[in-house]
Amino acid sequence: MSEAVLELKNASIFQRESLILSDVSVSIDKGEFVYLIGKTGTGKSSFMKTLYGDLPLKKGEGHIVGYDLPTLKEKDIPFLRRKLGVVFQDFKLLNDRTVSDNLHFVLTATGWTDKAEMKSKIDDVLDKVDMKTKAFKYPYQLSGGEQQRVAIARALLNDPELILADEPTGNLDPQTSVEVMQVLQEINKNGNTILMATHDYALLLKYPSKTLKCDENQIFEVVQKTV
Ligand SMILES: Nc1ncnc2c1ncn2[C@@H]1O[C@H](COP(=O)(O)OP(=O)(O)OP(=O)(O)O)[C@@H](O)[C@H]1O
Repeated sequence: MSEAVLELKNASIFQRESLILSDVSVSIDKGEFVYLIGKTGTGKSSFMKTLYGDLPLKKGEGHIVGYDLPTLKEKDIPFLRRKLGVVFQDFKLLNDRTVSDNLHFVLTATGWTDKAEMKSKIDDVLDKVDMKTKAFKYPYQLSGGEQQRVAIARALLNDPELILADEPTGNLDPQTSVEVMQVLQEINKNGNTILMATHDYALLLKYPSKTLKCDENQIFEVVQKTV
């Protein structure tokens, strides 16, 4: 039995009326780490946005973590997003609250009520990204790499079936990118499935894995060269 957490068949990705990608047929199985590469403007973000319900899937088939994308309703989107962990290039942390309160905010917004369980979950995800000692800090008191690790912790809060990371190292220097990548690799080893859009070929070479490429309005799997 297939354990696909994501499967698209002959899907088209649109930005309003513009066709960005066509005939997209890809699948990602539970436990995989998959890169999405491609030059700027080839549609990586549009693809990601379609997966988390920010753009509608108007043509073709698509299933993600148990949701059918073509028939996805506005009211389903918050529930879909609970089963996905989304990580952005610009972290998107709330600057007026501490790391701990950023995470608490998401738990409250997604229906958690038990204070002890919330505290234990926050400790657990911060531990996974090695940020437990900085829970009391505000985002502006942290480096970019630390902020991204908090954003990854936030993505883990609801035990997502798939993590979508859109250029998570795009704002980080090479050394910090490697550190954030190590966190993502560790999370993947512990069972999380990850799709990561990136421009960073150095990371691909250092951590080879299944790679999808956007080019000329298509997405296809590429075989990585070993040299
Ligand atoms: N909100 C929008 N409305 C209309 N067209 C858009 C919109 N956002 C992006 N596009 C177009 O869609 C195409 C794909 O853009 P997209 O952002 O998905 O590419 P990308 O591969 O993620 O690029 P980058 O690596 O620069 O982030 C581009 O031609 C872009 O101009």
